[in-house]
Amino acid sequence: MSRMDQFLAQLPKVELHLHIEGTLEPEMMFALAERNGIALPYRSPEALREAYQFDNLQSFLDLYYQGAAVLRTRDDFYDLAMAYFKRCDQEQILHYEIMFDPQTHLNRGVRMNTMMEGLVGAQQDAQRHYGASSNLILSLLRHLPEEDGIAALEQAKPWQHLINAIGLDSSERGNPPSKFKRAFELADSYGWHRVAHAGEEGPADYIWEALRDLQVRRIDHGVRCQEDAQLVEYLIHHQVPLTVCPLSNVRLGVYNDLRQHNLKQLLELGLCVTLNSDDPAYFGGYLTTNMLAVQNALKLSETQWIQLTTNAINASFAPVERKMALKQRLTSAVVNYHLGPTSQVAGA
Ligand code: HPA
Ligand SMILES: [Zn+2]
Repeated sequence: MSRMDQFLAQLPKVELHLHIEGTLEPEMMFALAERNGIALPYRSPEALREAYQFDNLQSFLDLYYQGAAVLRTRDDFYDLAMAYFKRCDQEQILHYEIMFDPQTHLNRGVRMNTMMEGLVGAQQDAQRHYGASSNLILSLLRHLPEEDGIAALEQAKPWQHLINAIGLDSSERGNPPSKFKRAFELADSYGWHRVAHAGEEGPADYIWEALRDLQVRRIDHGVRCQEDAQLVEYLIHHQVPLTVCPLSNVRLGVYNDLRQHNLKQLLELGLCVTLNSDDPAYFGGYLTTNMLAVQNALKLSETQWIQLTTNAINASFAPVERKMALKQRLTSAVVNYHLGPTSQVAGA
């Protein structure tokens, strides 16, 4: 490991764009399929992993929704989330905001209570065991009608205090943000924040729409913003956070190669860029792996890495005291790293 890689491994981290269904590793998919008596159309976890060759977003989504069908019980959701939280502890990810897609599960007979009990139970245990903080983002599937999304929101009403934000994901092209104006207004009445995927495969116009019609606080992905100079100006001026997911973009063909990715450019233009893993079980790695791959391809400075993490802390929906504590953890970790192992500053 190079010195820079060691620096990245030990750096305190925050993750803001993570689909919990996208952390379902093939081994766990097989274990849950067996536990629930479900047959999978693959011989082994290895055979499944070999099928993860995607041409675009839709070819990924087809496998991703198929895989999520093994999730049935409270314990399935708990075990899924807990495996990711444990991983976060190993990677110094101290705060995470995880999306889940209730419609994927409701539409095959899994109840909202089942999902929520599993996810919230795991969040509470992660806080207790690891001292980590987390938020839940209920994400609507944009390929389905708005009414279906509104029905899911109505089922989530009893849980509204344990959910932090509404999101929007799935097939972007042909499903513009404006389709979900009423659903986002309902989420607003629950007191939730608003985020949406936009400008991943879809055009820069969808980013404008998400800002204007859905009043989002963050844009998930957003890398296609550079197709509109005025939009870039707006994003810089208002410091709208972008949750960028480099390995996801390469795996889904948004960029052919990580060296062509615009993450560093966007950062240097002054946008509030954050780095995230999206669906790590499908795209070749968790947050640290994304960071190491970006470092290898784009060579960021230590200051730029600290900026990315600071951006993520600022862009998070954590309470202000937690944000201050996270910034302190970041500062002490950087200082300690430079002082070396013999003279540690307290709090790191
Ligand atoms: O990157 C994504 N884009 C859209 N929908 C998704 N659902 C999981 N990951 C994604
Ligand atoms: Zn995503």
